[in-house]
Amino acid sequence: MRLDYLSIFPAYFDVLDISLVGKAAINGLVEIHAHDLRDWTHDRHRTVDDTPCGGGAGMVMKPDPWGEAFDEIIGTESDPSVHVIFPAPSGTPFTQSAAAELSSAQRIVFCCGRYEGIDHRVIDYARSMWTVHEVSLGDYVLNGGEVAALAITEAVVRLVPGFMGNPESLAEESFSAGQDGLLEYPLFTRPVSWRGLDVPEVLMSGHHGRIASWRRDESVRLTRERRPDLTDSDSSGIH
Ligand SMILES: N#Cc1ccccc1Cn1ccc2ccc(-c3cc(N)[nH]n3)cc21
Repeated sequence: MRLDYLSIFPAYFDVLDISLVGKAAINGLVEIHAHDLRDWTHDRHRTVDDTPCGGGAGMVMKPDPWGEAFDEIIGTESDPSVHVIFPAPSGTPFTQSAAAELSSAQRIVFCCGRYEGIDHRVIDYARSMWTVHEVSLGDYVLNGGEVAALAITEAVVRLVPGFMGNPESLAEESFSAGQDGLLEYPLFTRPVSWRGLDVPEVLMSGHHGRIASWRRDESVRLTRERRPDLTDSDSSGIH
């Protein structure tokens, strides 16, 4: 899997060299390439923004540098196997199933906007050439797309076959298909008693049936408390 990042702050992605994603890069599972969008400007000030047509606050990212960067980084041929991701507050909420789908992609290009966003023609052009995803991390506004790109990268790469030492652990996580759309149950380890707080006795009983039942009950309780929106979905084990 090749991952490209287009941003006016490419140093944001240096962190990928020290994280587990960096390990995947060393193992050859992923290739990481960060690019400075200003490298595709031609004026002295390396300008990437301009005032919004129709007026309004803030600045909008000009289309020209994006188009030239696309030509060089992706090419000028249409290829639906290339996934181009535009993080945006107006995007579709990013989910674990979206991460799972992207984990089989061979090429992902993250377009990290700044200011008030990117000229919409850039997204329209990308849609005419590649598979585009406009995604939101959640109902809050970041200053740009870089943090979202890092979060999406981690969610996707950890699902790439061969990345996780113990792939079975993925099946028990919140939001994974194996959890019936339920939140993960509380976890405990040694010591059994810590600052007057004890591990639930059932977990020390060695009775696998009771443990499984306790864990499911806890998942159902937590999901009902914290994510009632998940309890109505068809995938959840509770209705
Ligand atoms: N767009 C926009 C915008 C609109 C108003 C105010 C500030 C911004 C900043 N911004 C510029 C690029 C960009 C990319 C992604 C997010 C983003 C994603 C999630 N889930 N929250 N925020 C924000 C981004």
